[in-house]
Parts: sequence; C-alpha cells; structure tokens
Amino acid sequence: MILQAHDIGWDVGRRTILTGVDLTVSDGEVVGLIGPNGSGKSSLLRLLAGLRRPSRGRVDLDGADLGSVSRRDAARRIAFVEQSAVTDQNPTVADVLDLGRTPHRRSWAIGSDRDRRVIATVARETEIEGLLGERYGALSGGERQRVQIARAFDQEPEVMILDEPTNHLDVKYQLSLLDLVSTHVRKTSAAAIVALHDLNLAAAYCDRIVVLAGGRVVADGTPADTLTEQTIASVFDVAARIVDDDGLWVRVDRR
Ligand SMILES: Nc1ncnc2c1ncn2[C@@H]1O[C@H](COP(=O)(O)OP(=O)(O)OP(=O)(O)O)[C@@H](O)[C@H]1O
Repeated sequence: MILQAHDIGWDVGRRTILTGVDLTVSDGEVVGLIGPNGSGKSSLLRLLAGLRRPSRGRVDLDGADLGSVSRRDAARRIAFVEQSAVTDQNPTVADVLDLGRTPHRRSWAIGSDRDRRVIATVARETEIEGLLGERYGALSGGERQRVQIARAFDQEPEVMILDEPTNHLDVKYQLSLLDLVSTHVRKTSAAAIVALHDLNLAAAYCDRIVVLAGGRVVADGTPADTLTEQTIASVFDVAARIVDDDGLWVRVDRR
C-alpha cells in the first residue's frame, strides 16, 4: 500500500491553508507529522483520509485517485482517528469497537463470527477488555483515546491516520499508546501517519518525520535528518539542542 499526496493544496475561501505538499506513506512505516499550531497538520490529515478533496493536486491510494474511491472502500483501507472524537449518542465501548467493523459488512448486517473474533483480539491487544461494557462518555480522556485506537485497529486498515492521539494523556499513557501503534504497524505491516507535538515522542517512535510550517513541507526524512537545531529554530522559534545518546533527544532551552 502506498498513500501519496502529489503537490496538493487546500484553500478555504481566499485563504490558502496548504501549498505544494508532497508526502508518501508506505507499508510498515510510522510517519510523524510535526509543525506549530495552525501549520495545517489536521487539514492535511483530512485530505489524506479522503474526508476532503484537495483544491489542487491529488491524493492517490495505490495509484488510484482517492477522490474516485468510494467512501466505503476507503473506510476499509484507511482508519482516521480525529482529535478528541466525540459522539452524540452515549454508546458502550463494545458499540464503538463494533463501528470499526462496519466498512467490512453489508449495511444493516449483524456482526459475523469474524467481526467478533477481531474485536476480541483487538480488545486484548489494547487492554480494554475490562471496559467493553462501560459507556464511552464515562471514560477518562486516556481511556477514550485507547478505545479510538482500538476502533481503528478493528477496521483492519492498511493505513491509520492519527491526529494528535497523545493529546491530554499523561506520560505513561502517551508512551503506551505509541507503543501500541508502532507494535501494531510492525505486526500487521499497516502504515501509520501520526500528528504529534512532542518532538521526543516523534524521534522515539517514527521511522520518518514530515515537518509542516505555514502549510508547506519544510523537511521530510529520518528523525536525525529532520529534527535539527536549525529546523527546530526556524519552524518553532525555539532554541534546541539535539543530543544523540542511545536515541535522539531534543532539549529545548528556555530563553
Ligand atoms: N474548515 C476550516 N475553515 C477555515 N479555516 C480552517 C478550516 N480548517 C482549518 N482552518 C485553518 O487552517 C489553519 C490550519 O489549521 P489546522 O487545524 O490544519 O492546523 P494544525 O497544524 O492541525 O494546528 P494545531 O496544532 O493547533 O492542531 C488554521 O489557521 C485554521 O484556522
């Protein structure tokens, strides 16, 4: 599977949000998307998920224009977890997990044995078995994020698109959530593209990092190639020191 953005742009009215963005995500890769607030990360992820059409350029899934792929086919192949997904109803966690299976069955069909097996396996993998009977609305922020990741795994997608999945999580939940995603990617050869604010988490968990600033890609490569003191200074306007000590560490200095 290759998900590819070719020179895409996105405008809202007269305002240009994204310009000339090229980006490729392939099987087995965890790609981090970083950039300051308002740089266009969420907008880009929605275009990559096929929820919006680019104003210019195109997004291809295995060479086919995502705009010509039906919503249902796209949902079988791409799972999208938005920032703090909310719902009007108050479903149980089991209902949320069941939603992940809907792209794989005919409308109104009830869950198959295979659906139940996938849900049980994913609930075990994500350690939410004890929450299945709980109301989603009653969960903590960290538990909800975990359930949304489980829903994405249930979809058995070829690519997961995750918008700041570590937002509002304590440090242990942040690490365990990214551990889950990277382990799942290795195990299933799916791909993941993950918007992150924490540069050290991006360095630790991503095979490749794409840096967005002002709606453009300003760096794309390994963590060592992209998380440089110069790039961090110009994109985030902070002084940072990069320490390469059994992994890459970004130390941001107070001014
Ligand atoms: N539907 C929309 N209508 C108008 N402007 C929008 C819309 N969606 C996004 N924008 C604008 O596009 C810019 C980029 O927003 P986006 O949410 O993509 O950035 P981001 O990098 O994800 O930010 P953050 O890190 O704060 O979540 C912002 O200035 C935002 O106001």
